[in-house]
Amino acid sequence: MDHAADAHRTDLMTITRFVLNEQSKYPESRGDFTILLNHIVLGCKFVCSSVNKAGLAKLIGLAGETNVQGEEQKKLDVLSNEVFIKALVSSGRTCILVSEEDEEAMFVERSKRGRYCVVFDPLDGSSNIDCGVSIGTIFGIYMVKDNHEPTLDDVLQPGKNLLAAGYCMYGSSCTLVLSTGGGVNGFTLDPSLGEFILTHPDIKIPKKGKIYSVNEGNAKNWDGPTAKFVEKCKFPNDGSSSKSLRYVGSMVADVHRTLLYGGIFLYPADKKSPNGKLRVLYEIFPMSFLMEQAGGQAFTGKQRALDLVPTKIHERSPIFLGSYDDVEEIKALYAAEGKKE
Ligand SMILES: O=P(O)(O)OC[C@H]1O[C@](O)(COP(=O)(O)O)[C@@H](O)[C@@H]1O
Ligand SMILES: [Mg+2]
Ligand SMILES: [Mg+2]
Repeated sequence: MDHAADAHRTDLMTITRFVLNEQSKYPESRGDFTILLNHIVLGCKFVCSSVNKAGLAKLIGLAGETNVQGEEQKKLDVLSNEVFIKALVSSGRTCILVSEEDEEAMFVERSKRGRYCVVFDPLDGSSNIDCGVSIGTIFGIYMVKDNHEPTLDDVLQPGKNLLAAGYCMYGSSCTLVLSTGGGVNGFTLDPSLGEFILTHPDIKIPKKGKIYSVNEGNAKNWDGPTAKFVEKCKFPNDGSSSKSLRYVGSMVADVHRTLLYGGIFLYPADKKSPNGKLRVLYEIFPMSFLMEQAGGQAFTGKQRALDLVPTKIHERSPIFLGSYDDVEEIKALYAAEGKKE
């Protein structure tokens, strides 16, 4: 019997112990990051439980309407935003919060303030809520380095400065994928224990994949390199097999599949939306950070996604992310287009 393998199989690693282990690598750390992460995990558990009950909640009152007890039912994206704001502020470790749901950044009041800035999309894939398809939460964490009064510049930082990033997918299981800069790890919620357990240690994305993921309904408005790339996915001219198309329409689900199975996810620019659709701070940066940490790449059509410096909190950008070789291909097509101009 292989005792080492057996020990590994039976070693139940909870997300709390995992983060504590990570933190112990930094002797100067005071446990602040672990506390912040615990509050994010709490927010994910809360939203997961609300998502699971969403269909049933409709029996007693539609979202946004009044239920039989005369209570207002909150829409899931509004509720998720409130849950995360509460969880993050009550951690006592945050100073600036940027949420997809709020027009302005929120500066935490001085008495509850810490050193971390959290950017987040509390409920991603909201068009999929009503049909029970996987949705999620995306987050990224920056740190205010000096003890200065926090300003918007503390969050308008390139993605490469992120300290940590992750997402939680509310799907057939509840899965939290996290990187603190030393690789990517996935944890699955055991609902009976209420604990996230390490189930996907050290995730590495395959170097090349067999799947492409894009909203092809926008094809008539794509630019040359995107159109050529997708055409090549379907009709390869180098002897390779054609790729399969998979598109959920929830970034979290599409990126999760890409991370585990390989391939490419793209939300490109088009004539109608020259900056694409997805938001830099709380959609593109966290997912690009995870992709690079897993050995993949993330590209905007012009540059490495994590080098972008956002000038406003809800800025958008085109994005191509996934397996290293697949992203190399789209980079080559944009480079060739650049030479023609
Ligand atoms: O419906 P489209 O245009 O394909 O857009 C899908 C994209 O929009 C999003 O739903 C936007 O996220 P929100 O639901 O947080 O607004 C992404 O999750 C997804 O990748
Ligand atoms: Mg989103
Ligand atoms: Mg959202």
